[in-house]
Amino acid sequence: MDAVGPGEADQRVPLVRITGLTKTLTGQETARTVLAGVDLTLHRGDSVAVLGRSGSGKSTLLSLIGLFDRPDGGEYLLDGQDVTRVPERRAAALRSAAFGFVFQRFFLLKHLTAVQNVSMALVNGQGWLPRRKRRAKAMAALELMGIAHLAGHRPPRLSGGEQQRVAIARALVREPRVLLADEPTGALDTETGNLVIEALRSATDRGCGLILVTHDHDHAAKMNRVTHLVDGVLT
Ligand SMILES: Nc1ncnc2c1ncn2[C@@H]1O[C@H](COP(=O)(O)OP(=O)(O)OP(=O)(O)O)[C@@H](O)[C@H]1O
Repeated sequence: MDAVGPGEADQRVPLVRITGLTKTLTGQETARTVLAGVDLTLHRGDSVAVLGRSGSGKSTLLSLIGLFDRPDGGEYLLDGQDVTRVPERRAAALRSAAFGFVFQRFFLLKHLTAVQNVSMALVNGQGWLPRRKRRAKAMAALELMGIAHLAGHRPPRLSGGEQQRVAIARALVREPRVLLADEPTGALDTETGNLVIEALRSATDRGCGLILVTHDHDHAAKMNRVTHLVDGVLT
């Protein structure tokens, strides 16, 4: 297999290296070139904020980085591997092995406890893990998010910020190389949002790369780098 596990990774190779990425969206009345030559490099432990007005293409960019879609042009290297035109089967495997996703909505299963929601992410992963091991990993991820004491609570009993931290723990439990967060604080008040940003940032201490799409300039400023998506280009 050509998959590169975190242990074998060459530390000097960027996690993400994108050059001249272009994407024109069709399907609506008029086709729209949303990305017109995006360059972005993300290293291990690095964090980048992407700011941009509504409709500027931030989500489109994340969907290309997360391999939900492919670009029309340019080049995308993931951990040194060319994934620009990767077939869907391989893309699906990489999505679950290499990426963690966090969205504005938490998408937690409300009849499961916090720790069960996080453990679920390990059920369909590569390699089978016994239940006890899954639970231990899930507890460690909740601990990292500072909410291990809420492990037995179901989402309806948790605040928005706590639910989002469960969702981040769920994204982290598979030890992704890159965490992609699309407006993760969009549904939260400022103070709770700050806690969530801090939790996301702490994930980079362990070598994970983080790309944060946000409208909040204060949250963006907490990342190592702040970029702006304007006229299809990242500056
Ligand atoms: N199928 C399509 N055909 C043509 N244009 C599209 C299509 N899908 C989306 N678009 C347009 O592409 C642009 C980029 O959308 P995208 O969701 O990536 O922006 P965004 O920066 O994430 O916006 P927001 O901050 O509001 O979430 C938008 O103007 C959208 O209307």
